Amino acid sequence: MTENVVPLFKNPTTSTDEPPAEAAAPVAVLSVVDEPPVVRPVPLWVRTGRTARTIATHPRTRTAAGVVVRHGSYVLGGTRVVAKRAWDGRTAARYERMIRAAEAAGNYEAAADWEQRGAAFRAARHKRRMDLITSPERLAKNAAYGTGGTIGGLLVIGIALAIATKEPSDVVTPLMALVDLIHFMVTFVTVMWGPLVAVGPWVALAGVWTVGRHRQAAPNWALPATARSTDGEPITPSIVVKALRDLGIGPLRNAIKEMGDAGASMLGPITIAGCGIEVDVTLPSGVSTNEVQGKRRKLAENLSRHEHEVFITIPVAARTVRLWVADSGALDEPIGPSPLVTDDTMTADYTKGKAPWGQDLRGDAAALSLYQRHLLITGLSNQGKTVALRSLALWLALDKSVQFLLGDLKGVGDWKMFDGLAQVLIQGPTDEHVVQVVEMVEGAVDEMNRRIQAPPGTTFPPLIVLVDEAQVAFMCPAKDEEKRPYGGAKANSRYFMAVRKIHNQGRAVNVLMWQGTQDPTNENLPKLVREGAHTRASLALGTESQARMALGDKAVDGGAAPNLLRPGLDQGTLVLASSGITIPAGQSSITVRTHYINDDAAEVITDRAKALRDGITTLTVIEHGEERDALADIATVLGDTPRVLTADVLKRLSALSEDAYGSWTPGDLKRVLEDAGAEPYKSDGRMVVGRDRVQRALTNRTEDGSASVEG
Ligand SMILES: Nc1ncnc2c1ncn2[C@@H]1O[C@H](COP(=O)(O)OP(=O)(O)OP(=O)(O)O)[C@@H](O)[C@H]1O
Repeated sequence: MTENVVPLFKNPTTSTDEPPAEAAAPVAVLSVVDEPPVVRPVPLWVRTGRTARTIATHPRTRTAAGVVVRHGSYVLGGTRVVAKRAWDGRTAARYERMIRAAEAAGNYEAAADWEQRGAAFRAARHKRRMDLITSPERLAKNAAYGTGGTIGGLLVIGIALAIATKEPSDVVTPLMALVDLIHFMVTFVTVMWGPLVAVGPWVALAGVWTVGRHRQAAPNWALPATARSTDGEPITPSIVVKALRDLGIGPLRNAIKEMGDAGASMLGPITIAGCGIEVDVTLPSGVSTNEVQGKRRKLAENLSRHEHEVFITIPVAARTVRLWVADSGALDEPIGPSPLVTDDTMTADYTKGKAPWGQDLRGDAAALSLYQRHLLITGLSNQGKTVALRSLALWLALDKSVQFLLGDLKGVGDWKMFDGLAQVLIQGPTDEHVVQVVEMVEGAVDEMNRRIQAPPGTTFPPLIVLVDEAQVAFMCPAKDEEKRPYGGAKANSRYFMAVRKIHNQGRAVNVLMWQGTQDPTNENLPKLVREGAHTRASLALGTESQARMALGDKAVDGGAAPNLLRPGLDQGTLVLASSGITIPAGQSSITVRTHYINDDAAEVITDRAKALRDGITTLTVIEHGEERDALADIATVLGDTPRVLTADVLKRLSALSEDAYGSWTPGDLKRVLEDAGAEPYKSDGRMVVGRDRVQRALTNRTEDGSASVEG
C-alpha cells in the first residue's frame, strides 16, 4: 500500500506509521527560560477605587440605592405635600396662587374673583383671631358652669337613687362612678402613653410616606419600572400642564411657572372623546395657537404618545387650542365594518342622505353628504384611496337615480363590480385608455351643456363622472389629430379643460366630477383642478406641501396634517375638508377612519344596486360618431341670422361637434341641405344658407329623420 502513497512534501521526514529514528534516542534539550515578567503591585488606592466602583455600580447596589432614595423621597415629598396642605388651609396662600395663575393666563376677571374670595377669607380669619382674645375668660366660665352643672346633675340623680333604694350613701354613687371613670381614663392613658409615644411618629411617617407614594414624589430613576413607564398613562391635568410647560415655548413656560400649582386653571374639563380624551387649553397671553400647533411632536412625546396620536385644532374660543389625545395604541385598532356591509336593506338618497364613511377620532359616525359637490381624494400609493372613493360610490349607487361614468386608469379590477351598473366603465392604464376616459369626460361636458340649456326648473339625475388614478390622465403625453394634448394642464389640454368645465358649471345640474389621484404634484394635479373640488380628502401624504395641494392652505393652516399620518399603518385614515360633513366648530378639517369594504363585499353591494335598476349595458369603450341630426344642428348654428355663408356654417358645425362635422366639405353640407329641400343659394355672389329654408325643411321633414348623419 505504501508504494501507492504520493508524498505531498519534498522530503518527508516523518511518517505516521514509523516514528523517526532520532525521536527514539533520548536527547538532552537545553532551553533558555525567560525571566518571569515583573508584576508591579497595584497600589492600594487603585484597588480600593476599583472595588468601590464595582460595588457602587453593581446592580444590587443600584437597586438598593433606588429603594432607599425612593422611599426617602416618598417621606420627604409626602411631608412637603401635607405641610403645604396645612399651610394652604391656614393661610391665604391658595388665593394668592390662584390670583397669580389667573393673571399669568391673562384672565383678569378670574383674578378679581379670587381676590374677593381671599379678602373674605382674611376677614373671617381676623374675626376668629379677635374671638380668641376673649375666649380664655369665656372658656373658664364655660368650664366652671359645665363642671358645676355636671356635679349638680349627678347629685340630683344620686338623690333620686337614694330615695329609690332608701340608702343615703347612694347620693354620691353617680358622682363616684364619674370619679372612677376619670380614674380609669387616667390609668389607661398612663399605660398607653408609652406605646403611643413610641408608635405615633411611625404612624405619622407612614402617613406622609403614603401621600408621597401616591404622588410618586421621587426622582424618575428611583421609581419602580412600572411607575416609570408612562406609556398608556391616562392623561391628567397635571400631565397636560407639564407637557405644555416643557414644549420649549418661553412665554408659555414662564406663565405656567408663574401659575405654580394652579397651572391646571388653563385647562377646560378633560372629557372622554372616542378612543381618547379632549381638552381645551386657554393659552396665556403672548402665546399663539399656531406656536403650539407647530410643536405637535414634542407635545405628543411629552404626553407619552406618538405624534399621530395627538391632534391639535383651533376651536372658536380665542387663544384656545383643542387637544385630542388618543388612548395609547387605540388608533391602531381597526374600526368596525361599514353599515353598507352589515345592513343589506340600506338605500341611499343623493339629495338628502349622507354616505356612512367611517368614524371620526371621537368615535362618532362620520357621514358625508355628496349632494352637488365635486370630490378629490389624494394620498400616497396603497393607503386606501380607491377603497375610500369606492365606498362613497357604493353608497350612492344605492340611489337608483344616480348614473356613473367611470374611468379607472389603474385597471386592475378595483371597479369591475360596476360593470352593469355604470353607464361607462373604462379600465386600464395605457394612453388609449386615457383617450377613452377623456372622451368620456368630454361626453359628460356635452351632457352638462345640454342640461344647462334645458328649460328652467328641469330636474336632472345625478351624473357622477369618476376618474380613479387621474394623475395618469394629466401625465398622458398622447395628442389627437389636431395636436391637442390629452394630458397636461395647458389651455388646450383636453382632460384638464373638460374637468375644468365640469368643475365650473356641473354642480347646479348634478354633473359631478370625482377624482382619485396619487402622490400629488403641480404637474399631475394642477392647481385649478385641486381647487375646483368642494370636498377634498387626503390619506397619508409625504410632505406638508403635498398636504396643502390636497386639502388647501386653509385646512392645513387650521391643523390638517395628512402628511403626519403613517404610510402603511394608517391605511384608510383620511383628513377631510368639506362642507358635506359636520366638522367641530372652529376646525377646518376632520380626521376620518374609513370603514374597509373589500372587493367581495363591494360586489354584494353593487349587486343590490343593480337590482334596484333596470338592466344597464355598460359601455367599455366610447363609441365615436354619435347619431346627430344634421339639419337640426344647421338650424342651431344659424341661430337668428337670416343668411350665413356656407363656409361659416361649416366652421360653426365643426365647433359644435368635431367628431361629426370636423371632416365635412362644402359638398357634404350642400348634399344634406339639398336632400332636405333647403339648398344653399347665392346672395351677393356668395353661397349662403338661408334660415327660413332650413326652418321650413325642419317643419316639413318626414318622421324618418332623413337628415340624420353619422360622422
Ligand atoms: N379603510 C381601510 N382600513 C384598513 N385598511 C385599508 C382600508 N382601505 C384600504 N386598506 C388597505 O389598503 C390597501 C390598499 O388600498 P387601495 O387599493 O384603496 O389603495 P390605493 O391608495 O388606492 O392604492 P393605489 O394608489 O396604489 O391604487 C388595501 O388592500 C387594504 O389592505
